[in-house]
Amino acid sequence: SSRSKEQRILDFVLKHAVPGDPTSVLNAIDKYCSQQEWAMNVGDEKGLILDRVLQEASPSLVLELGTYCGYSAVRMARLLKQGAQILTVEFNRDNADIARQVLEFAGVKDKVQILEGSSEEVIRQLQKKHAVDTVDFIFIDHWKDRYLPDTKLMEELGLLRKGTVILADNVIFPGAPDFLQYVRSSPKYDCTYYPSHLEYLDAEDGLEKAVYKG
Ligand SMILES: CCCNc1ncnc2c1ncn2[C@@H]1O[C@H](/C=C/CNC(=O)c2cc(-c3ccc(F)cc3)cc(O)c2O)[C@@H](O)[C@H]1O
Ligand SMILES: [Mg+2]
Repeated sequence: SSRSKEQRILDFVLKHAVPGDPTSVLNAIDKYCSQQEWAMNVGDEKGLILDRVLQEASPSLVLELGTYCGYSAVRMARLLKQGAQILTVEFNRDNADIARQVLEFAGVKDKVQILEGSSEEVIRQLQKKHAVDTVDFIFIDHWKDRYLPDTKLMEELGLLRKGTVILADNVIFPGAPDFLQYVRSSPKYDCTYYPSHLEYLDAEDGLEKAVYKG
């Protein structure tokens, strides 16, 4: 059977990156996706913004919605402080399998747990099944029409605490207009927009940071 684009990305990482070196894995994926086949990784330009916002938050527990091939999970895991953890949610089995191999090759698998399932299901299970109290940092990068319902669900379940940082990819392209309108108009969030460009292209895109005020 023919290999998928995601399997070709993994093949390129296994061939061109250095085992145990997360930066070399990021560079390999960025090289492949900018020169051979475009893919929806957050990429190096928006990735630098993610790096800075994550380091400033210095989280103990990170939740990611939409693992895809694991690029942003590797990106965040390489910057975590000792003992911190990432829970990343992915409902496509094939993508989860690719991400597992990417994370293992990068040497960060002990910092990252891939939770297979839909974000709504997994979010509802975090407190009871995964012993989560509140989350410190959330990177949202899954289907764009799910940003708002999942954010509201996390509010309702008490998963956000004063100072929890939500960072959302693609708020311009493809866009998450209802999410943007909600967090920017809600008294519960302090919002900052970080202008950038769509991964590997010149189109405008950006990240929105929404800090929960408790
Ligand atoms: C029930 C659905 C919502 N819940 C979910 N729960 C768990 N995993 C979910 C998920 N939704 C999506 N996923 C997974 O996240 C990934 C999907 C991400 C969606 N991202 C995009 O559509 C996207 C799309 C673009 C894009 C930009 C320009 C363009 F021309 C075409 C596409 C750029 C990006 O940076 C993107 O992030 C997949 O691995 C999918 O299986
Ligand atoms: Mg994205």
